[in-house]
Amino acid sequence: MTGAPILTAAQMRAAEQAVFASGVPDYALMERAGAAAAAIIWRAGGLRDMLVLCGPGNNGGDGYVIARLLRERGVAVRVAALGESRTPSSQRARAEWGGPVEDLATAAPATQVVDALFGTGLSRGLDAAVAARLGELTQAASHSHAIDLPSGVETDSGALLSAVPRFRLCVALGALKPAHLLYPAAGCFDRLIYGPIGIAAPDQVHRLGPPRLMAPGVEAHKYTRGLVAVVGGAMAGAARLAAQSASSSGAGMVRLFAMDEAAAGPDAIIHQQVQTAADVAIALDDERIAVVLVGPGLGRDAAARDRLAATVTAGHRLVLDADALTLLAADAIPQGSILTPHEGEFRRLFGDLPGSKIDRARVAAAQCGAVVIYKGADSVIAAPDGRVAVAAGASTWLSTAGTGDVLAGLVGGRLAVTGDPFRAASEAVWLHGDAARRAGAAFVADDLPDALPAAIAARL
Ligand SMILES: NC(=O)C1=CN([C@@H]2O[C@H](COP(=O)(O)OP(=O)(O)OC[C@H]3O[C@@H](n4cnc5c(N)ncnc54)[C@H](O)[C@@H]3O)[C@@H](O)[C@H]2O)[C@@H](O)CC1
Ligand SMILES: [K+]
Repeated sequence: MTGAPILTAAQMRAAEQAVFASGVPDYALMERAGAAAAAIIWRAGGLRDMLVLCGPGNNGGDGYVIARLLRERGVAVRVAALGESRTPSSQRARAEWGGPVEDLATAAPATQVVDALFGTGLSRGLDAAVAARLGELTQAASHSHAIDLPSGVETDSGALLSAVPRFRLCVALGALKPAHLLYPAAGCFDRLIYGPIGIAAPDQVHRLGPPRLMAPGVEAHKYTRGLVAVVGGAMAGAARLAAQSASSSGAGMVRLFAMDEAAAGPDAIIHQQVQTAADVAIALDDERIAVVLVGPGLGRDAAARDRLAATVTAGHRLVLDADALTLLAADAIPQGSILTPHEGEFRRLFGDLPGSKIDRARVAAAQCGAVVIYKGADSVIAAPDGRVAVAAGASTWLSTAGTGDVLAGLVGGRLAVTGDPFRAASEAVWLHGDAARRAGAAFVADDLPDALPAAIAARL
């Protein structure tokens, strides 16, 4: 489940310092980085003629190493620089290149362009003329490669500090950075390839990787596999969708406590009509219940508030979604819950927290003692103990009504199966993304539960 580690610019510098402290000379690390990137670019672009754009820092240094190594492979390489090289390693890399260095302002385009202007050291947006040149030369190339990061993106937040063109490929050196996964920066390249350079990286924050799931054991029965209760409300469809998703998530049983009469749907879901808060309390007075999901279709009126209060009071493990996130205050969230807020719900619950989406999710999780799935094209899953998983590249077709209800049901189901909120949240986000990929294009939320068994089977 743990994917590649994600390091901030400061953590990256610390990891590099640790390598230097172990006896590796500065320039040797730059050679490693340049060699890793050159090998990746070679596979992508082969012998096509190339222009390498080199900035003043170590990102530019990587560029000179790449230029030299690909020239050795027979590529017709030209180099254009933005000023002098300012670090000892990049000065040495430029000297080892030894070939002509053109001016970035006047260099002619090539079939391949390598952006080695700025990486993790970017401190402000590119000057307008430089950003425009980068844009022109990138658009003119059929093969465009960004070294470490596209120049102009802020490493830790994924914000664009100046106009950034779209690259075919981004080579992440040593570790992923937040900007590789967080939007808008994550939208500045088609493909991301990780180039290891032999640094030791902490993996408290990592890219969401494929989970390892388990088939039920021989002694399993419906209650040991987890009973999920879904408390519905005024909008019947949302809770039904969540219940349907929970029932295809691997859980043993799903009970839907809804205000409407039983509607057509999978007969495996036990449907019980529940009207008042007192009815909810009675329905949830069942110690076989592993997890209660509340929020999808709950409503926001006084009756909904009462149903929610009765649900919280019942004392089961909670998954809180949608209207529950609008009705509850952050300090009323029971510890050990899982929350699934989108941007608006997150801001309402936690206010305008500073930092990146990763930082905000982490602070929120620590504040309320719950696992937070901060949804979006770049969903961030944060645990109260500081662990974070960032899910990259979800299908954009997920931006349709009801997919949040499906995710909530899936989170409830996985929590009932595993009993571990961070693990359950991570598994659910992965399976949701994979179900969407399997559903293809222009699907509706109702299609996703049908795709879940195959997504689960692929991870056993
Ligand atoms: N330390 C090393 O030897 C290694 C460094 N690596 C590379 O080095 C990069 C980081 O290098 P640096 O820390 O030198 O940083 P950068 O090369 O990203 O840029 C820093 C330089 O650019 C200047 N600068 C920042 N923003 C600017 C702007 N908008 N306009 C004009 N100048 C600006 C800074 O004052 C500084 O001189 C990584 O992204 C990676 O590509 C990695 O290859 C690993 C090895
Ligand atoms: K770059």
